[in-house]
Amino acid sequence: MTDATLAVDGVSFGFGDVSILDDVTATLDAGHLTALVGPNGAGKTTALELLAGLRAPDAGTVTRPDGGARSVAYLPQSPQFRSGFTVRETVAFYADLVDADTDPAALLDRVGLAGAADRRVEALSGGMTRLLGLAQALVGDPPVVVLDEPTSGLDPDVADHIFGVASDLATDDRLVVLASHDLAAVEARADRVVLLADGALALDGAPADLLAETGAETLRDAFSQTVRATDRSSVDVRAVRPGGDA
Ligand SMILES: Nc1ncnc2c1ncn2[C@@H]1O[C@H](COP(=O)(O)OP(=O)(O)OP(=O)(O)O)[C@@H](O)[C@H]1O
Repeated sequence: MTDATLAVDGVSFGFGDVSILDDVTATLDAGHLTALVGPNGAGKTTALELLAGLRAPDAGTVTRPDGGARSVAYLPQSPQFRSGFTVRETVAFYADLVDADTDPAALLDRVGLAGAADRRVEALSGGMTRLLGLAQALVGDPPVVVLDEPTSGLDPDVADHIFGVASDLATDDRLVVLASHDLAAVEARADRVVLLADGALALDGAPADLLAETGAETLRDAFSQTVRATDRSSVDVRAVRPGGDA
């Protein structure tokens, strides 16, 4: 596998008149877990789809590494699996499609799902479904792994486990980028945080560096103060906060 680098150069994208990314340039490197954060509707899912090649930019380029059988794995927010199959059969099915050398048992072990290998997919909990999605995403050993809100709706322990797996996956020859609203987990686990607001990267750096840059005590606080200062399109949460000004 080659060194993984995912480069975005002058990328713009919009839905009709709504600009999602406006001339964004960034490079993501192997060995890093990058978390894409931002207000609802900022365009995190859209940005991940652009990174994964599921959408084409209106302008600019996205350069992905050459990963042989599969260069980018993408896990959507709500992964769907064909009912009737077991967990092991599901991973084996994808392995047959993508990379016959993949050992389903080893992949399930890697994400912590070995104990559920014989369970049918329709009997999985929400957390197990995400882990199966993660195992499926790793078939073919892709150098880029893109995860859209992999812990939304999960209990804190399962969420922490998934962040741990994602962090472990960001080895020397692989980069992992995920979208998340779980700012405590992001602050604890991510190597780099990118805050998308108003079509631009309003913050970009290691969690500790962003705290120093903003003067905030937590990433949560840095998020709020930056979004309030930069994002004109997000929900005005101050208007509905009890005791707020409005
Ligand atoms: N297919 C589409 N056609 C038109 N507009 C879209 C489409 N998909 C998304 N949008 C709009 O683009 C904006 C960005 O959506 P996106 O889902 O990327 O945001 P997000 O940051 O992932 O949001 P959330 O945090 O709520 O999941 C939103 O205003 C959304 O309504």
